[in-house]
Amino acid sequence: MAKVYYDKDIQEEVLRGKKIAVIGYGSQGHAHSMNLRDNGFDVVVGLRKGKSWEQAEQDGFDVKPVREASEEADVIMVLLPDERQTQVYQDEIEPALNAGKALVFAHGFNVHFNQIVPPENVDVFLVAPKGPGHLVRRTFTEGAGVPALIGVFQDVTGEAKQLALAYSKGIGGSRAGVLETTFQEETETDLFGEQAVLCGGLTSLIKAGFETLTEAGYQPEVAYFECLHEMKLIVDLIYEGGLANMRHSISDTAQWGDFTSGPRVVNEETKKRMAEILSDIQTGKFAQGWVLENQTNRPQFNAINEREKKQQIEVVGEELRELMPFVKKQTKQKGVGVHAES
Ligand SMILES: NC(=O)C1=CN([C@@H]2O[C@H](COP(=O)(O)OP(=O)(O)OC[C@H]3O[C@@H](n4cnc5c(N)ncnc54)[C@H](OP(=O)(O)O)[C@@H]3O)[C@@H](O)[C@H]2O)C=CC1
Ligand SMILES: CC[C@](O)(C(C)=O)C(=O)O
Ligand SMILES: [Mg+2]
Ligand SMILES: [Mg+2]
Repeated sequence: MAKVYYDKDIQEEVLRGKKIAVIGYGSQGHAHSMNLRDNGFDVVVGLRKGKSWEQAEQDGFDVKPVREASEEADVIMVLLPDERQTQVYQDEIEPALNAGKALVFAHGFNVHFNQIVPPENVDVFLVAPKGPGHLVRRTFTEGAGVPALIGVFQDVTGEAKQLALAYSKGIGGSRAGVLETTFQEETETDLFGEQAVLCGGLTSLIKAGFETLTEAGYQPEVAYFECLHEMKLIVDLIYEGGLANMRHSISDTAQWGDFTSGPRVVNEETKKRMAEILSDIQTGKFAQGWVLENQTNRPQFNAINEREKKQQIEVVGEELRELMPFVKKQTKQKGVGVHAES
């Protein structure tokens, strides 16, 4: 089994006394800043003037323009949206990269696909939480954590790996487990996971189930409970004890249907499509398309996003969740309030 690092395996002293600039205060940014501060680390938040700036100040942080924060920091964690990183890096971070500093990412996209080429005299590593930023914060406040991957791209100080481990402990990652990887492995597996399984695969599965039921004349509310709401309850059981734990809790009728019908939906054909998706990621085709989409102001992204918000499953879900006060919307849309504490 691969080496998994936990709190007890990590000496965080290597990061103590160093100033950490967290650049960006969105999903990951607010979580890293707050968790590191709660663990006694010295954090400055780097931003442009705007909503996040106001929020970070309201949360009690020392907030500075990206260039200034980067200049005064020893460790610079880049938590801007991937598609914005290259420009901000070139204009404001790179000029502040004195020899011996550490440049850190939570996802390897820009370094792996050569959008950002760091100078040779700085440490470059990643600390990539395997979960959404809001959960990085929420689980931390509950005494738990989200697992993380670390990877060293460049080690000029001889301390890069120790710094990565210390940072991962600072954000609560090593409460759950930290694995060592490379920028290539993190980038390719993360993109594959979010596209084929966690986000793309899951939303497509939920929508296809909901549409199959409503198109056959069943009530949308019933279809919503069946295909979306119950998904979390089922996944919680899998999360807690694997597939067998979920199968232990469901009826034998459901388990028989699981065994016999599941592979009719997700099968060898699906795996072929998954392999194509993985290949597009590995060859850089996906990355090229995403970079181009952003260079042309996201015509497809915006059109699909608007269409998706109007889907019946979203409309009926909003109504039903209003009637379930225990289903709290803890992670608001990006922008103001994005950092609501749970
Ligand atoms: N979201 C997640 O849970 C995960 C993300 N990651 C990685 O973490 C990194 C950050 O992603 P994520 O947290 O989703 O990002 P967000 O989209 O949530 O970050 C937005 C933040 O960046 C700021 N920002 C945007 N443009 C600029 C700019 N030009 N100058 C200064 N600040 C700017 C925004 O400020 P403003 O309010 O001014 O717009 C806001 O604070 C990415 O590399 C991503 O792949 C890794 C694991 C999971
Ligand atoms: C699953 C999506 C993710 O990779 C994540 C939260 O881990 C992301 O890029 O946001
Ligand atoms: Mg991910
Ligand atoms: Mg990702």
